[in-house]
Amino acid sequence: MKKEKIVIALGGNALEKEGIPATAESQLETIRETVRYVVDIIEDGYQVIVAHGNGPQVGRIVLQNEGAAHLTPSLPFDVCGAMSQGYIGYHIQQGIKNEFKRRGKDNGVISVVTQVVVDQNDPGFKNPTKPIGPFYSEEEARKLEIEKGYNVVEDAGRGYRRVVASPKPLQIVELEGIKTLIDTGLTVITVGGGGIPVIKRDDGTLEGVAAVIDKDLASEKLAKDLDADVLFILTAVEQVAINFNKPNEKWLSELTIAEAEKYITEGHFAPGSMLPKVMAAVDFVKGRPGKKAIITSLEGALRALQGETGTVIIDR
Ligand SMILES: Nc1ncnc2c1ncn2[C@@H]1O[C@H](COP(=O)(O)OP(=O)(O)O)[C@@H](O)[C@H]1O
Ligand SMILES: NC(=O)OP(=O)(O)O
Repeated sequence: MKKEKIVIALGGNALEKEGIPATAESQLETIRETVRYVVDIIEDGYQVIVAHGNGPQVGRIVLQNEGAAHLTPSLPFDVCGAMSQGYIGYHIQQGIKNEFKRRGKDNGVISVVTQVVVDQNDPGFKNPTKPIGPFYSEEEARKLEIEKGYNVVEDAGRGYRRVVASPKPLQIVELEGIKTLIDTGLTVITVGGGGIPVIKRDDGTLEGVAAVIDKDLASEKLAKDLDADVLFILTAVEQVAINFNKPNEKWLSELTIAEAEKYITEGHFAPGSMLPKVMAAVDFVKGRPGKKAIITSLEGALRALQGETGTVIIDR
């Protein structure tokens, strides 16, 4: 039987744990745990393609650059995005390789530096929404607004964060190469951090831009382009809820397109967290019977594939 093809979008908690200093070592430690779930899925017979976020990481790389500007020229934002994609991809590919080794296997895994085309007139450039880097107090945030011209917003009661433009992903530049690598049997890590955002000039050449693409939306684009069977969005919660964090909170095992669209209009999904996930899931399955999007936790991943947990979004 043909293996089901799954695009896994790894959320922030798969890369970093809250409350622990955000070092490279702690990221690698967290990823060591994360990849066990990913390898379980591969060993269960699925063909897996891995995508991941980069908000905290790219924000920190930008800060490191700014802090060293008196010693060496700062790198532009798109390069910082590429660096975040590179080092997170490196950690995930090393983690997967080591996990296979631990299980006595030698499966191949590869990260692809991936550019994603966006529209230079995307409204996202005028309305920054993607939180990056660390959390700040209100006082620190106001200072950064004045001194560095950052856009800062309050993030779900957890503090203030810098926000940057988050245009929609339109085209995955390295798609054909990614398909070739998948066909060889490698586990491919791609569109990390939503992909490095680039615009296409009139002559067809590409140019990096200062933005961070939402990784759930980029993963959805990838899943569609690869004709994947499942878009698998792994985050910190086992299911999607309506009335989230309210006394009448209700966890959902299944969401139809009509229900999802109704709940989106009613404001059940927080922008910048659950909303892009549900939107990506809806876009992936809409008008495509047989395709499935699943939103669940890392721990619930394998059980969700067996229909035992998670929120499944289908078009019926
Ligand atoms: N309606 C909802 N149902 C479930 N979780 C929600 C909902 N609205 C907001 N959330 C929050 O969204 C979080 C996932 O978003 P986020 O942390 O941005 O994801 P990521 O895993 O991509 O980093 C969940 O852990 C939960 O705290
Ligand atoms: N690029 C992106 O969506 O990153 P986060 O998931 O870390 O926000």
